[in-house]
Amino acid sequence: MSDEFKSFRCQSGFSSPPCYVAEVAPEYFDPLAVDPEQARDVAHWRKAERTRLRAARLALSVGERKEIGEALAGHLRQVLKDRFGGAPGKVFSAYWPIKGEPDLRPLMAELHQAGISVALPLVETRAAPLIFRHWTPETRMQRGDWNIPVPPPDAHVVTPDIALAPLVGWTTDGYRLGYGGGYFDRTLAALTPKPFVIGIGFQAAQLKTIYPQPHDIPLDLILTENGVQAEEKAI
Ligand SMILES: Nc1nc2c(c(=O)[nH]1)N(C=O)[C@@H](CNc1ccc(C(=O)N[C@@H](CCC(=O)O)C(=O)O)cc1)CN2
Ligand SMILES: Nc1ncnc2c1ncn2[C@@H]1O[C@H](COP(=O)(O)OP(=O)(O)OP(=O)(O)O)[C@@H](O)[C@H]1O
Repeated sequence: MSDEFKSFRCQSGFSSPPCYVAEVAPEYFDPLAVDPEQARDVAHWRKAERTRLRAARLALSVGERKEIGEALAGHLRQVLKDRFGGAPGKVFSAYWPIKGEPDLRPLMAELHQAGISVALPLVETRAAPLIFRHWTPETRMQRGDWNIPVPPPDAHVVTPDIALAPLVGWTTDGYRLGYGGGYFDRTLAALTPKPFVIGIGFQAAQLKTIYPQPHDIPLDLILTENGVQAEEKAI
């Protein structure tokens, strides 16, 4: 670890619990509450890590990625069974895979068949919380923001009970590194009640820390191809 980050960790007292200020009052989110120099260093470090981790997962073969996707689907099926009784009638938000993310679309179809209401996230307004629209295997997808396929505008807007968050990187204390738009954090800060959020990532994308910032909200559970890697103590 660089000296820069050692001193950052000392100054910010990382043994203290994560700060939930953005979750409590998103309208009072104040980026200036963080030392701007430290915030800039962290943003810089995160950018480099995103580049490294995205390149690493794109280097996996199609076969390896398929195997990992199937293992993740198995773990997720088990989590839904153990913690939500299979989740019938629940709204479950998944994601449409992009940029080498694990492909859980076969599981989405299976959950739909099992009576779970499947939804997908979309960026309707830049720098605002995500919205979620209902998806079925018959949904004709359109290109949304960032070219991500999304359900059309006539698909119902729903509020997820359980939401998947694809991970670029992750830590065993449940923190997520995403693509850098801050969308999931904004969404979780705005949603009440907060859905049960399950991070989905590659084992190899584990990080020691993401240098949590006031806006970072830890996830409830993190799954990789090796199974559960992090879970909220309170569950
Ligand atoms: N498959 C999938 N769908 C998803 C997500 C995801 O992570 N995976 N999202 C999860 O949130 C939302 C989209 N997230 C986005 C995150 C960043 C940017 C974006 O514009 N990125 C800029 C950099 C932004 C910055 O650094 O300030 C870019 O890369 O050019 C767009 C969408 C909703 N749908
Ligand atoms: N609750 C919030 N309110 C306002 N801005 C926020 C909030 N959460 C995050 N942001 C902004 O988003 C920026 C990017 O956040 P971060 O580095 O955590 O992205 P990420 O979680 O990797 O991205 P994504 O969730 O889109 O995949 C932050 O620098 C911050 O300015």
